[in-house]
Amino acid sequence: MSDTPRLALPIVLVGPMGAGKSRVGQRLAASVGAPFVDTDLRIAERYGPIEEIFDREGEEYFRIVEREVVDEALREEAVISLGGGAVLHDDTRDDLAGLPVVWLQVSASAVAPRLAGGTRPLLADGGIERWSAILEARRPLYESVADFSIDTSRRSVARIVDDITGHFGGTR
Ligand SMILES: Nc1ncnc2c1ncn2[C@@H]1O[C@H](COP(=O)(O)OP(=O)(O)OP(=O)(O)O)[C@@H](O)[C@H]1O
Ligand SMILES: O=C(O)C1=C[C@@H](O)[C@@H](O)[C@H](O)C1
Ligand SMILES: [Mg+2]
Repeated sequence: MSDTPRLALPIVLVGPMGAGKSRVGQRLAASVGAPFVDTDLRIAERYGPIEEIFDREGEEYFRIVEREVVDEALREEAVISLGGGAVLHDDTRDDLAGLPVVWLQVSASAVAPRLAGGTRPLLADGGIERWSAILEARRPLYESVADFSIDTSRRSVARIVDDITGHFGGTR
């Protein structure tokens, strides 16, 4: 018998840009020996860089493509990090109602340095004020899908992974 944490899969990470969904998701998957799916990466592999999709086709088209990829990913036995705006889609929120969902939270002051130098299209014209406005608009959506939330502002990725396995997991 080992003490590898065990999780019911899929398990889904949601939250605003820079909350750590990709970093934490990758580490969580490695820690439980599960595949990792980052829906933003899957979109980029299939359709090209996200900022180019926004530039060429606009946000509405991006959300259609994102929904397709999210629909597919949520059927996989994996740790799944969703894009920050995936919860905008009604069908995605319906799907999440039956799954374990972790909401990674972060304060504006803690996220600001994490976002520096990024290419996130929705922050191209607004920086941290825009990030805060987007979060406030989406807060009720994150709240409605989440089973568990963690403030990542002053918490290491390793601690966050332990929080998640402690809350949802057993050991094997
Ligand atoms: N708990 C943490 N403490 C400090 N830095 C962190 C933490 N989690 C993530 N980071 C850093 O913050 C940045 C953003 O993290 P990450 O890309 O995982 O966010 P995200 O939620 O996936 O964002 P997006 O929605 O834009 O994809 C990265 O540089 C990452 O290394
Ligand atoms: O919050 C958002 O709407 C986004 C977050 C990123 O993960 C990407 O999915 C994209 O940049 C849009
Ligand atoms: Mg990410």
